[in-house]
Amino acid sequence: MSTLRNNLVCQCYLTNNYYIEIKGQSYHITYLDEVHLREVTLSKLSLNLTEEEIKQILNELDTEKNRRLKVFCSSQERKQMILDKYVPKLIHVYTFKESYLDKKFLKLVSLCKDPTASNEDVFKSVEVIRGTKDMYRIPVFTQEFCTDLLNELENFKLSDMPKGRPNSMNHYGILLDEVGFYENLINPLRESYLDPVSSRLFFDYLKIPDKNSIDEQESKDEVTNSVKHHKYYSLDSQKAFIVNYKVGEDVDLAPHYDNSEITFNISLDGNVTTAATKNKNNEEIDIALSNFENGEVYFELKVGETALRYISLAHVKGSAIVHRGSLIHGAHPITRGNRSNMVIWARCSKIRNQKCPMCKSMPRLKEIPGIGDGFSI
Ligand SMILES: O=C(O)CCC(=O)C(=O)O
Ligand SMILES: [Fe+2]
Repeated sequence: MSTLRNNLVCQCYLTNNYYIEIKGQSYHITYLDEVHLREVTLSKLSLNLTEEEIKQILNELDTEKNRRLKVFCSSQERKQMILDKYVPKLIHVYTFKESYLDKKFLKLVSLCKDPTASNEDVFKSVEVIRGTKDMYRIPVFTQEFCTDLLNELENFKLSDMPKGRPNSMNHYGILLDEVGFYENLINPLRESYLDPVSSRLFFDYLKIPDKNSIDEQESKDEVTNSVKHHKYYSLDSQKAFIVNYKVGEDVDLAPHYDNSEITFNISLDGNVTTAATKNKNNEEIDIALSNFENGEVYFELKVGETALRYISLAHVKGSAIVHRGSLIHGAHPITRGNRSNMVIWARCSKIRNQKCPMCKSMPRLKEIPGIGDGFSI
């Protein structure tokens, strides 16, 4: 039986998916070396760049390459330092409790774990995003938990602790592993709640095919204990982080796909709260209270073979937009305020062992001194 190894990445990590902006346009490119950049990548883009502009691009790519080379060691060092020195303000948010979860979510989880419930029963009880077959909006956290978590994250941000970046497009997020959220919060949430729900909502994608040659014992091991009515590949690890957008800092996110099989993008401060107030005639009116304006997440969906369609979704506090990581998506700019989301890139080692989600090929595995990308051998 293969086991999850915490320290494996695909070698494409060092060469693929470099995010750069050239003349106001964003690109994800492969960076091997200067010659390849000049002769292959830039010549394909036909951008008519000056020598100075090319030097500037090379400089940015080398900085990012160096960050990637060092990132695993530095992440472990930061985690240790935070563990030793950081004083949390709200310690309870680090330990999972069911009371953090929205009652509707708890009901959904029970339904998903119920062997007598059909997949149709499950689909009837969730919001499927209009015009899609497998994108959902699901309430996950209570409003109180979101507020407490944001409060604690703000305390961390204001501290003098070292901070890593979730990825090269994002400068102000927080890596939840480094701050100590995995062991008692994110892991139990994924294992006992997100995994059984995904096994139903992404049934076709995660199910173990009948003709699969895996022997009986191995397939038993891959099924979580919680759902016994059908066999599926479980989500056995994650990369979880906070994204933050603010006018004057990062305001949007360029189109990309995730290094995940299934992504849970949970809003911690979306546009839902209303408050009663009085207008100038002393009449009670409801106003929407929101931390930010605009900033929807958008998705590029294929229609037929070639046509594309875009959908934009507003974030709702406590609710997750749940989607396949391979979908191209991004975030529209916010025009006022501040928005924070918890993003969980849930990973399924059995699926990614066959095809790395970043280079879309058989992974070329490499050991690293730190937390890897959810492969197993
Ligand atoms: O901000 C959002 O809603 C999207 C975040 C996202 O796609 C990501 O971090 O991978
Ligand atoms: Fe994403």
